[in-house]
Amino acid sequence: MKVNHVVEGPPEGEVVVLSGSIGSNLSMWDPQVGPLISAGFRVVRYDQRGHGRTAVPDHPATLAELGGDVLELLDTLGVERAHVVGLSLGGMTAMWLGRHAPERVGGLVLCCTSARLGTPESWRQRADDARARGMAAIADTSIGRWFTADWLVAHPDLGREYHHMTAATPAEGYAACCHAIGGMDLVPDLPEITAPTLVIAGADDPATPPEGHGDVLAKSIPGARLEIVEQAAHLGNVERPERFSELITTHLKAVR
Ligand SMILES: O=C(O)CCC(=O)CC(=O)O
Repeated sequence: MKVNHVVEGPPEGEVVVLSGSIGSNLSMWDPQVGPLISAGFRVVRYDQRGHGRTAVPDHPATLAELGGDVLELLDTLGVERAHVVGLSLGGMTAMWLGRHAPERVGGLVLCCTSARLGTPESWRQRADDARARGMAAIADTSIGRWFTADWLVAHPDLGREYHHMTAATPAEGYAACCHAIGGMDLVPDLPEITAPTLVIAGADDPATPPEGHGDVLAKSIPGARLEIVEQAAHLGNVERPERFSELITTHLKAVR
């Protein structure tokens, strides 16, 4: 799979891969690129398969395939080892990499994510909705999980931009990644992850709340630490950009 990506930052910097959520594209990481480059990192961000400018697969995706896309991208770029920062589906991809390709992973930052989310049936239903009702309807619902109501009132233009991001995602690409989440159970893998890991959860995240999601990761991954960010829903890196960037860069500077 040819993965659409952008590389920015000093060529000699340690590489940080940014992996995004379902219904997003690589621009969801705009707030973190400047701070990471200022901290000396080389930033690689990419579109998940079926999202943004990465092609829609002809079959339902698995987490192993999403992780494999990152490994292939690192091979293409000639990068042996990278830090991986992922949010939601991106965090799941990051955990898969930490478990199955530990030699390729430096530090991990797992944002607003989970080791087991919903049921296969609930994700099948979401995929069916995407196909039947269209992506604008999916965006109408997900925007209320991505951001708090107060933030949406204060940032109407950004709210529209992120709504458009999901609405513009191909329904089949979205459905393919619903299958990856529905088929995922990373719980048994967590104790096997050896990368130094920071878990960040949004206090107001209705999709992957700290309780039962971020706290499980932090308890089960050896040595992991949990930070809960106030006034942040699911796309906490956009709603609280300075705090997320500070936590991410501080962790990655400490482990490099
Ligand atoms: O964002 C993800 O990758 C999964 C969680 C989710 O579906 C949140 C949403 O878009 O409503």
